[in-house]
Amino acid sequence: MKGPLFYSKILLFGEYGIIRDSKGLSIPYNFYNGALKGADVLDEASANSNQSLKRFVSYLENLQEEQPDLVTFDLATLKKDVDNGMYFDSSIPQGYGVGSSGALVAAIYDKYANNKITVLENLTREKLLTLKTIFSQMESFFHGKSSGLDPLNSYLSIPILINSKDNIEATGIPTQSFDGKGAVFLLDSGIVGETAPMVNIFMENLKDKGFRAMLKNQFVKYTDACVENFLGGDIKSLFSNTKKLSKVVLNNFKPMIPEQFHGIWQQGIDTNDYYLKLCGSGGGGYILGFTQDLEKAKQTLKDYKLEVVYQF
Ligand SMILES: Nc1ncnc2c1ncn2[C@@H]1O[C@H](COP(=O)(O)OP(=O)(O)OP(=O)(O)O)[C@@H](O)[C@H]1O
Ligand SMILES: C[C@@](O)(CCO)CC(=O)[O-]
Repeated sequence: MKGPLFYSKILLFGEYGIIRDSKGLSIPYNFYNGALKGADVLDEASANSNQSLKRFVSYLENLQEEQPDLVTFDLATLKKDVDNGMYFDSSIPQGYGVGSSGALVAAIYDKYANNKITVLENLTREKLLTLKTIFSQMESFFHGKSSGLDPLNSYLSIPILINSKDNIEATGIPTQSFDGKGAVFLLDSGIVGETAPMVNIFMENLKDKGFRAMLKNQFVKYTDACVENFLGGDIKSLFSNTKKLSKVVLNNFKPMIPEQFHGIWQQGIDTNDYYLKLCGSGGGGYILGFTQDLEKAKQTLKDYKLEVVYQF
């Protein structure tokens, strides 16, 4: 047996801000994917995945007992499949900010949830919020508090615009221009990050009045502007605001940027060859880059692995 594919995602803008009601924009990233698969004999990676699924099943059992009105699953079949060696066969790197646990949650919901909301029906704002709430509860198993956005993105396979916490919508993004020079790229930090400790640092920082003011007057302001510029196709303003965002992040989110990247982060701002920002919670995994001249950025960053995810 092999189930349908579920894709990774990229939160282009909105990391941390969406916890404080900024806008956010999340797009599917089809380069990586995963699917539930059955096997009689498991190699080490699939055996690990199978063990992880076993623990997840116990969690879902609890969840369903505690919140039967939220979601229920065909637990008998799910348990039988996991006992028979089912695992999540996935190329999505873990702890890289591209939603490996989100894709897994989406795949389990798709296959085992009772009365599920399907992608084929008319997805009203209400249904989207219900799905997000279910996914948030399911994904919390993997990294503490989850907004549910990653699984939602993976499940629907369409860009999602977050206007505020309770106001999300499916959206379209401007079509890519493959002969353009501008690009959004991922830069591999080579370090595995962890979401929960980074979010804890952020929550701790929020106790500081100065940090809250910076967040509101700069970080959220530039994040919101970037989302609007990106969706509106205003590339000139987009780069201007991404530069401001890049600076604010370097000055105020240092723990989320691995130390050895502080130098090239600043270099991008100084040369205007590219601007770096966090990809998800940071602390390792991928770093997101924006450039108006991909060849130039590649040249300056020749010691690093870049993956292009969108072209202007
Ligand atoms: N193929 C898989 N099989 C089983 N469990 C998996 C698989 N892929 C991911 N997971 C689970 O998801 C966890 C990683 O989720 P985590 O939320 O920490 O990172 P992420 O989803 O890759 O990144 P982010 O949430 O920042 O986008 C793993 O520790 C594991 O429990
Ligand atoms: C850091 C964060 O804002 C995004 C992580 O992808 C956490 C969240 O909103 O779930």
